Amino acid sequence: MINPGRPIQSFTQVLASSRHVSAAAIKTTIRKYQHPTPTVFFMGFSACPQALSSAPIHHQFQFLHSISRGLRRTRVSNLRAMQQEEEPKPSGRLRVPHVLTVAGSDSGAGAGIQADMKACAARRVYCSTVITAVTAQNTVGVQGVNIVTEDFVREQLKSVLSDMCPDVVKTGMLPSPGIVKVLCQSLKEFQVRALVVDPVMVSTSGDVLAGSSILASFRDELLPLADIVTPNLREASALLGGAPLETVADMHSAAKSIHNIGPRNVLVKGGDLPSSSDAVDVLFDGKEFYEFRSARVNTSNTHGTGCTLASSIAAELARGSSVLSAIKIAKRYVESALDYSKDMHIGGGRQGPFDHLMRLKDSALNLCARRPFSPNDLLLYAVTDSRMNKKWGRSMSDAVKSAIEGGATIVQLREKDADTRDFLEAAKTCLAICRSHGVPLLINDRIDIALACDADGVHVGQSDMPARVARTILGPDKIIGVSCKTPEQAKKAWIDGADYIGCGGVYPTNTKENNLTVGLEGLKTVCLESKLPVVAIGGIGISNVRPVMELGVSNLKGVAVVSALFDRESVSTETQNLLKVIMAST
Ligand SMILES: Nc1ncnc2c1ncn2[C@@H]1O[C@H](COP(=O)(O)OP(=O)(O)OP(=O)(O)O)[C@@H](O)[C@H]1O
Ligand SMILES: Cc1ncc(CO)c(N)n1
Ligand SMILES: [Mg+2]
Repeated sequence: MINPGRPIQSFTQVLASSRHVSAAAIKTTIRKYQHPTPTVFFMGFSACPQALSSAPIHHQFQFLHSISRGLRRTRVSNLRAMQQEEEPKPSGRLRVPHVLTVAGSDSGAGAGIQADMKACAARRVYCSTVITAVTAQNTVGVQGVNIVTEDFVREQLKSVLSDMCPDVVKTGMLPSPGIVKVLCQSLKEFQVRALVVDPVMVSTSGDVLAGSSILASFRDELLPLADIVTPNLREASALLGGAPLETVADMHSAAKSIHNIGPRNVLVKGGDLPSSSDAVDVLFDGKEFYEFRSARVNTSNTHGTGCTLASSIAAELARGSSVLSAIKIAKRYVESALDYSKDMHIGGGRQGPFDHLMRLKDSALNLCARRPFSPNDLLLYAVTDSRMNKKWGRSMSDAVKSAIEGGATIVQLREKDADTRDFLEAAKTCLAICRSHGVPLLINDRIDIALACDADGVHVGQSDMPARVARTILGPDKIIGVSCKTPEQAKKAWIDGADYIGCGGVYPTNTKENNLTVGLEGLKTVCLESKLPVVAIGGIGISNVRPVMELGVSNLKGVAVVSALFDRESVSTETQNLLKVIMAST
């Protein structure tokens, strides 16, 4: 009857049928139940299943509790099988991968807890934290260390482990043998799928984060529990009694010797190997050696690479990767974050932090904050067209420049048949022009181009990327417009987080084939229902703009125009003239 390899659900059902208690009631009790379970119950009931149904109900709960922990005991090698066998999830709720980091705080936020959280966020894994020490630290060095008491480390561990069920625990700075002991006790009480140990001892600035008294605890208590340990050269040397490591061959033999201490895998990191032009790390898994090589990034912004590598390995393990592919992905991630951040400047010391999320330079390059979107920007909305530019022999950027000179208040690049590389280059040029005039630039449909040139936003049609997805990808500050012909589509655009809608075709047009004309009536209906500002589009020009602007609905903010500006000899003159009529009718 009892098979600890089966999901808890089955046990709940067994118990429910034998005790006439509802499965839901048992599950609720189990969830609330937080006391450590004496192993004796687990052992006793496993050995003698019959005892289960006759045992007092609170012992049965303890038993179930211990089994649910037992299920999580399985280590990395069983990770995949475990994931397939997981408990059925309550409908609509997703269990996300979760790493618990047990480490020190770095006030400069390049290493320690802060690096772990950023790395996990970048790798899309939830990260909880148990803080072992608070350091006063910057790019110059470590100015102070305040160690958290053993009792309070234990309390943090219990809070997280008893409730939030992290998949993987990653350790960083463990400043005292007492804290290592507390951690090992907690890990025995609350089992997790994998343990990643970064045996932090000395910061790159040379400051001691855990003294040599820690070595015995690492060797005797923590490393034997580890699925992978990730010493740098100095730490590997310290673990082995001080022999210097100077070559890749030395790293191989160190990995093998550390493996004898008890961890399942040893990754000796060679970030600080002076003789190597590559960044080489060496793994020994008890049988084979593996070398992970990448080009060495020429930068001094490497503070926290070790913490980041270890927490990204933990993140990949939590997502179900094997150890080998976890290391491969983690190393590639560190390399690309270093490369992205190589010319960043934070702090005056020797070793700066890097940007885990690879987004900071976007803000640095746009030093003057961009003005937020205003519905009034929609007044005269110029939409480019590659065929018209070709016909008149204009480049995209010349067309945009002339429209802005004529008074266009917002620009959209709608390039249906440009090559991606040419389009990106042209978009960058157009963006520089728009920025210098304070005019927002949007890209039609191509989210990738908008991201690559950091445009102000995108405009999407009903068969393009859904606005909700575009919003997730582009973030809260970009402008998103959606083409809508009906009140239902307008409502959906609002729910999806768009900023405005484009409604049309108002008049028949040749720019868009097979485009349904909604007419002025259709436009008015959509405007009255829309919670978003509206720009009218489709066949609008100097001769027919007045009835649109005089429709009398307050959220109709302007007109979007293609041919009336760009299928003309002088784009700037046409824009100027159209703007005059628009102004006269508002
Ligand atoms: N300049 C670099 N270019 C590319 N990869 C690097 C560079 N420096 C370090 N790495 C990689 O970063 C990871 C961390 O290695 P490193 O030896 O620097 O750890 P560490 O000394 O523990 O780091 P820290 O103490 O600064 O947090 C390894 O995968 C290493 O190969
Ligand atoms: C808190 C903390 N942990 C780890 C390191 C190692 O980089 C550091 N410098 N600071
Ligand atoms: Mg380190």
